[in-house]
Amino acid sequence: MSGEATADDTMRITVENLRVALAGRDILAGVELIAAAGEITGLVGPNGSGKSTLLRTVYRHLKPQGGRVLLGERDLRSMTPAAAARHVAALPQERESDFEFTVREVVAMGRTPYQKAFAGDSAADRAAVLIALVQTGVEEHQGRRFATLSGGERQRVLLARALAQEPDVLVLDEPTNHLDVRHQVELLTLLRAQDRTTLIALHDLNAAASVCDRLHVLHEGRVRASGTPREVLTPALLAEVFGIRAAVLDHPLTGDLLIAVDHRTTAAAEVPAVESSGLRR
Ligand SMILES: Nc1ncnc2c1ncn2[C@@H]1O[C@H](COP(=O)(O)OP(=O)(O)OP(=O)(O)O)[C@@H](O)[C@H]1O
Repeated sequence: MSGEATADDTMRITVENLRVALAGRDILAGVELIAAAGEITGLVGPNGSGKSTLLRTVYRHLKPQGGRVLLGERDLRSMTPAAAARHVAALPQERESDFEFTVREVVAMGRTPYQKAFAGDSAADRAAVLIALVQTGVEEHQGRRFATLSGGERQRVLLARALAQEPDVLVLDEPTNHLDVRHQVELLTLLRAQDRTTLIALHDLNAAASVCDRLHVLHEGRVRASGTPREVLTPALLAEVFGIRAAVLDHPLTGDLLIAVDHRTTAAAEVPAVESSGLRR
């Protein structure tokens, strides 16, 4: 074997013993996971379990107090920002994009890691931007100001920017937020069709079960379970981690795992409820 890295090496993300503290409190502790090359790896977990914190550490917005994030064999923090951005693109939950820019300009920002200062757009840049605009279905909006778009349209533009970056690894924090059901399905279909390593946080467990090759369940800053959706999303785990009652079925159309949540009773509510506060209807 030569010492040269294979494509798979540069497409795999390994999170090693990660510890992140914010405001003096450990938010993540001892987190270990792998996002394998070309697979879709999902993060699920209740509010505040640390999903965004983990993703922000992977795309280098946060510096860990301990542990490492490796791209292949290389610590991502040892790379320059531009070099890291040529490999890893993010769709963050919070959007800091400048609302004064047009859609096309926002998407074109994805090309910055490839451009020399003052060099302007190359033909490759223009092609990548156009492909991303078309893939995400926002081509028709390209002349509009980002600020004038709906929440769902903005979300798709930010995905287009990440795709225009032509990364090996896509890091997506709740990318289906604000999207209507059809656009959710289209986005997940687009992700499946990409030959990229994808690390994605999702609240919708059925979407996660359908699109993810592997899932990691975060609970209170630790990985509580890892495996295929079928291995991980059991009624017992859903009760323990999410506090919900759910039946786990096979989807009649796709054969995917289908989680039928009891929207009337939480798992905790099965034990005797706290005494009435005396409030009357
Ligand atoms: N800048 C910060 N300073 C202090 N605490 C923070 C900061 N950012 C996040 N936290 C805390 O870290 C914990 C994990 O937050 P995080 O956003 O990673 O969770 P999450 O799993 O993505 O949640 P959600 O599902 O609600 O998006 C929460 O308790 C949150 O309040």
